[in-house]
Amino acid sequence: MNDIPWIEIIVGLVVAAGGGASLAYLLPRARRRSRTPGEGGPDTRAGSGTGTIEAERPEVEEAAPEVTGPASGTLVAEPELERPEPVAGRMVRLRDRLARSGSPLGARLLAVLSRDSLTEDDWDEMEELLLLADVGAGPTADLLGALRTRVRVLGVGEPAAVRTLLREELVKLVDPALDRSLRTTGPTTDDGTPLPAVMLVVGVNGTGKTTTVGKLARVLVAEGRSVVLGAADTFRAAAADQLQTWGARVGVPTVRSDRDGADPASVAFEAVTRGRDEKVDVVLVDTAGRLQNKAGLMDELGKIVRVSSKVVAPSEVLLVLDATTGQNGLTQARVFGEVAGVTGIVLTKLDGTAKGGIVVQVQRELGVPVKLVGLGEGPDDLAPFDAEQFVDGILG
Ligand SMILES: Nc1nc2c(ncn2[C@@H]2O[C@H](COP(=O)(O)OP(=O)(O)OP(=O)(O)O)[C@@H](O)[C@H]2O)c(=O)[nH]1
Repeated sequence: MNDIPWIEIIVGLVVAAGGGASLAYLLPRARRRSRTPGEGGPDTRAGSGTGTIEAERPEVEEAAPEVTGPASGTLVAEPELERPEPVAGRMVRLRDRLARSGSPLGARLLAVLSRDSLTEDDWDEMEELLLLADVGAGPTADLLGALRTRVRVLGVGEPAAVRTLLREELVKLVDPALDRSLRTTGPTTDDGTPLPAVMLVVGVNGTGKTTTVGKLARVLVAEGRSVVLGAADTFRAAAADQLQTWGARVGVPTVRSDRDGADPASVAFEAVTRGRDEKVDVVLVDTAGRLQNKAGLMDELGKIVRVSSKVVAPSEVLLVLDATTGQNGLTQARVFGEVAGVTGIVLTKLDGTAKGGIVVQVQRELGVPVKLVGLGEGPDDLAPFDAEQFVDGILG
């Protein structure tokens, strides 16, 4: 013992004190969170809960989700950020794609309507075409009824005039009067402090949720909004990486867990908390795909909504529907609507199907408007839905 030089003991004490300091950085998350929002640099590790949502928090102590992206403060050279395409005019750019995918409906309807005098067989053929495009029995009957009357009353025969009538009736069916604006402005607290608009993105597996969140982040960045992403899809291992890559391309940070299978409500909570604390405009939360008939998973979704709402109530719950799945989308929309309070539909993969008629059915049966459409896999292939342009697209 006497052989230990005093200088080594002193050095040892100094090193231990240094180690204590770095541990202090890792441990008392609650204390670090009490920092005034906006003070100093952004907190690169979102902390755990504030203690106000104990009943909803996972019983097991969760590791705090990580925050990645440009706000992390690491000394990594920033990749050059992409400049997303402006939102205005996107649907026009993508209309050709819609025309190509929807042409069987538009072109064939027009072909029938251009016949010299329309027989009962012609009307039956049109009914079949509309049903095949998933317009649904009720809306199809309404459209054909109105069209028949107008063709007869007006004595319309020439193709251009018939096309105009068909266009008008289709637009009516898709309902241009619906409010399709995205609520990108959040609520305010009682003292008038603005809170972020929280958008949750939900739906069954593989419909394009993560891609949509990524594309939507670009839309918001293009409009000058600040955004935080929340990777609450903790079920699919690659989903958080996928989301983070989307965000990094446009300089948007991602809150994620470093552990697969972490409680998604916890990640959503942290993302919304970070968005609030850093006063960002919009928090976009991606959730795992889930079948609407799996009660446990739907309960989990309900919990994500409730837990996020403890910080800021969602401004939008967007249901992502794959247009190619047609009628099945209707059942999904009903159940998700009940569990998560869906406020808008994103219809993806419209570039790959002639079944765009589901737009009409979903809106009519659920009273929820289609707000966005996905028309390709490209980063800017997401457009605000516009009834007239949509109809022009399918009429070619
Ligand atoms: N053609 C086309 N493909 C799309 C569109 N939107 C998404 N996709 C593709 O659909 C596939 C699934 O997309 P994801 O975003 O991973 O789907 P997800 O819903 O997050 O999947 P889960 O998390 O497994 O439920 C990917 O290959 C996307 O590129 C679209 O509008 N058009």
